[in-house]
Parts: sequence; structure tokens; C-alpha cells
Amino acid sequence: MSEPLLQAVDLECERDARLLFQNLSFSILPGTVTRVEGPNGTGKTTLLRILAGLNDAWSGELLWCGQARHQNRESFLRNTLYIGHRPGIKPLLTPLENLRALMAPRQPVPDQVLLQALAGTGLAGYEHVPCRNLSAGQQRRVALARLLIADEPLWLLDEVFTAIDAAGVQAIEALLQQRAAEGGAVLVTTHHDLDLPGMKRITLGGEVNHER
Ligand SMILES: Nc1ncnc2c1ncn2[C@@H]1O[C@H](COP(=O)(O)OP(=O)(O)OP(=O)(O)O)[C@@H](O)[C@H]1O
Repeated sequence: MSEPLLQAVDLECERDARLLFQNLSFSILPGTVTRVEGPNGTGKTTLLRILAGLNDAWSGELLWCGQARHQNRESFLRNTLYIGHRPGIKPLLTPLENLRALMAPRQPVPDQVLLQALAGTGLAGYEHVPCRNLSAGQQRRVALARLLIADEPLWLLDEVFTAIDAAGVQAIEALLQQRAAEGGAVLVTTHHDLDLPGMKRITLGGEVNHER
């Protein structure tokens, strides 16, 4: 069996003196899509932010490719894409400018590739319109255009289906499956009824947090 990309061992997190989860252990293997599920407020966003390295209020162990994540930090950051539940789109910038800015910490990407990605998310004709003039779903699609050019093997995606129409949902589901089929892995939170073949689940909010 291939080595896990990411492993969580006995994760525990408390916020405002409320225990969100404890003894939470799981492995994210290449070729898998995992849904993090649970009612509102059970810690799905918090867990994804912990996994992405954006929240330090936790205990336990996180391993990236078999080594402690903090010792393998550069490799972890280079190979992980995190998209949060807020699109993170600047309203005064156009979709093209936003996508350029989102890609800036990575390798430079030619505008032609960015424009193709925007067209691929249904934004052809809107590339140069300030994002404040776009709908909520269109703004989210700007952030999701990242998925069409992402070469990171691990995707951590928080509520990426919010405000997206039925055709867009299908397209995103296909991208998640494609990433897994290419040997990557996806961890996704959603309240949308996501049920892909072979999908794994991490359920928060019960007496016991568990992986299925
Ligand atoms: N910045 C914060 N400071 C303190 N507590 C917070 C903060 N953000 C969230 N929380 C608390 O952490 C808990 C988990 O929040 P989180 O956003 O991770 O839940 P969630 O499962 O993603 O919820 P939802 O399904 O509503 O998106 C909630 O009880 C919330 O009140």
C-alpha cells in the first residue's frame, strides 16, 4: 500500500473552553477523496485549518509523507493547496488579476493559462470585470479556477460547493475525482450531499470522532 501523504495522530482541539475533537486519527492516502462531515460548529473548518498549518491551537501529531510536518514544512507547503470557505477574492481586482495574485506565491503562470482556467470555470467574458460586480457564485468560481491549474497533490477544500450551481458542482466533483485518479488526495468539507464512489469520511461531532 502507498505511504499516506498526511497522517493525523490523536489530534485534539479546544476552542473557547469547548472540546471540538480528541483522539482524532486518520491517514490521507494517495488516490483518495475524504469528506469531513458533521453538524454546524463541530470543527470541520477548524480541522482543515489545522491541517493546512493555519491554526496552532491543537495537540497531537501531524505527519507529512511519514515525517513530522514541522520538519518537512517546505515540502508540505509546496505540495498542498488550501481553499478556505471564504473565496478570498479582492473585490476591486478582476478575475484575471485575482487569479494572478492567488498564483503569485507559486511559479509564474502565463496569462493564457489563467484565462483558460477562468473560461473553464464559466467566467469567459468576465475576465476583466471587477469582482465586486460579479455574483457570489461567480466570485467563488474565480477561486476555484485554481483547481484547474493546481499541481499540488494534496487539496484541502472547505465548503467549495457553496453558491455553485448544479453544473458547477458536477464539474468540481469531476476535478476531485481526477486529482485522486492522478495519485493525489482531496479532503473536503461540505454540507452538499457529496457521495463519490470510494469516498472516505471523517465524522465530527459524535461522541467518538471516527474515520470510515
Ligand atoms: N475565531 C474563533 N475563535 C474562537 N472560536 C471559534 C472561532 N471560529 C470558530 N470558533 C468556534 O469553533 C467551533 C467550530 O467552528 P468551525 O468553523 O470549525 O465549525 P464547522 O464544523 O466548520 O461549522 P460550519 O458547518 O458551520 O461551517 C464553533 O463552536 C465556533 O464557535
